[in-house]
Amino acid sequence: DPKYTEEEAAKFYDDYDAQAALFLTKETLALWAYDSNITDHNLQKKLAASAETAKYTKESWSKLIKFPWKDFSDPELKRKFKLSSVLGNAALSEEDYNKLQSIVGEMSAIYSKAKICSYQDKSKCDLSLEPELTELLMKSRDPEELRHIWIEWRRNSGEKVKEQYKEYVALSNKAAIMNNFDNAAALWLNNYESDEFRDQIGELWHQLKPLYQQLHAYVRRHLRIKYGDGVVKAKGPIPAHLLGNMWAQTWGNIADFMLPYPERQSTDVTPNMIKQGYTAERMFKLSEEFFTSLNLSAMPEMFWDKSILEKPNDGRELVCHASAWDFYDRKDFRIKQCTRINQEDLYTAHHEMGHVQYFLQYKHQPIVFRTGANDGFHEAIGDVMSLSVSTPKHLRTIGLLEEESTETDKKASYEATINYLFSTALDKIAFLPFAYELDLWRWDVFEGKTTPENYNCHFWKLAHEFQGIEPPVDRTEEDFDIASKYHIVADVPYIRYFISFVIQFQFHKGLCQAAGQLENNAPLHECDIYKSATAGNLLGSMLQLGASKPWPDAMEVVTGQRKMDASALREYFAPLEEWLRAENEKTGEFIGWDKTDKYCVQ
Ligand SMILES: C=C(C[SeH])C(=O)N1CCC[C@H]1C(=O)O
Ligand SMILES: [Zn+2]
Repeated sequence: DPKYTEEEAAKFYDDYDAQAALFLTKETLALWAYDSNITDHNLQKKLAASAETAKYTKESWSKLIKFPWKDFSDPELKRKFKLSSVLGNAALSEEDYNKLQSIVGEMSAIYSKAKICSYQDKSKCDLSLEPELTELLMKSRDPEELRHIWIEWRRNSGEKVKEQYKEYVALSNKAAIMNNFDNAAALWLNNYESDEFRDQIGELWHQLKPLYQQLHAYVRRHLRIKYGDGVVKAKGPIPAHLLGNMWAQTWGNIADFMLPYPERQSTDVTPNMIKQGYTAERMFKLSEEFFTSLNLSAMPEMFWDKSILEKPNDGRELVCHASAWDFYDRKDFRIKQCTRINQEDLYTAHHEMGHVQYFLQYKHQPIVFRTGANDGFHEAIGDVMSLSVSTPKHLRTIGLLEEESTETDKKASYEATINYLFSTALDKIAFLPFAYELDLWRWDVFEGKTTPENYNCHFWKLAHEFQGIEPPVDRTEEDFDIASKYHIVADVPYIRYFISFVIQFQFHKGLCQAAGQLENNAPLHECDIYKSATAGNLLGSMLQLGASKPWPDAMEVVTGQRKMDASALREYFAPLEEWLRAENEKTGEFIGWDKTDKYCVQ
């Protein structure tokens, strides 16, 4: 081949990047059209657009890899070629690629369209996951109703996609091998650019498990008090349907009957949101104002015109799972969320706005760098904002929580703090084993350690080992419970959320320091970076990098650290951890869980 100069390589790459953007815009618009209106017609158009992009990407890739990019001296040009040298699923033949895309599209459609019959009224069979089943799991305290919903949702979602899932695994592995990886697990983990990454995740879980076990023991005690020994065993795993969430992944919705200090004011802002006539748009405007208070970007006008912030009531079927969208034209950015007026959705709105803020901050980058420093970064940004917004002090500032005279009374203030940390731990700590086990299962499946004959029982083995939960009824291999979760059917990796829930506390601590919120030993859990342009500018300088630098360089900008580290999370929850240990000691609670008496029949 002719000896290419780096200048020629740079020119070639810029032309490729500009052309790739046009294909990506077209594909993303077709994907949006399908996800916001699930019809066969829109599926065919999505598949056609994806095929075109894949074809162009593959053609360009075969030219890109001919450049001697490993010898380039310009680090940024070298990184552009390095990241672009991994083709991903587009490496498949057109036929296989189209097959994989249509399997994922159909599994997502089955999931998004699934409906079940009401527990009370067997003739009412139009209950969707959002909002009906989500709200029932949030509010119902009837274990039989919860059990019905738990079983019926799985029968109408996961169980229906088991055949397609096997083919999804085979095609995903075929693509990975064509990218010179051993299997899809290795391709997915390539995003983190570190061979020891899985070990680092395991070490983080090892550090955090004791705190999880303390929380688990306390929650199990109060579930046993509420539902009786017949439903919740003193030393057993917790029945999964009682935890306020369809997948038992966050437990914040059952805080109300187990607060450490019940006589203290609840920090659930849902009643005040409803009383003050909050709308979905106002929730997103509130989040936007938090970002602009940090001297970060407001949403472009087009965002408000084109986003879908409430479930349409025109009878169409759509993917309600919340998502943020970058259309790669540096102008069009959207959120699609079937928002309900409650606290959980207020923080989800902040989560999604964090994605859009990242899009806005790195929009000047070439396509290949318009993504998170690693996938965990993208999931963390919005949650970092919520760590400030959810403080009782901030909620009072924005009028979502009544003033309280705890400032003067030290005891009352301590009790209010423990309640706040407890509610936050029900979302942040309870989530960790769930987020870990989802990709532990998929890595085992991609690596062939778990075969279709024990897909379901392997999942329940992991859920028992890591979450200390059990199904409300015996399971079999006819069931396919893990696929009752969006990310499994939608081909979205999940370890990114485990990473996010650890690093978001590192980012929070770095920004709090920058905002001067940690002077005189002020506790991390009271920090609110609101209106700190210093903190915002620091965060912005990390976000603007996108993926143009390896993620340790990006992390170092905000935290001064180059590794994931659970210390900030432990520091944040330290007062609660101490309280839980003392409380479980006092009540003689058994820490951990013994085997389940629910069978998973192979
Ligand atoms: C809100 C989103 C869209 Se990226 C989401 O999927 N999340 C946010 C936190 C965990 C995970 C989930 O819902 O399972
Ligand atoms: Zn997200």
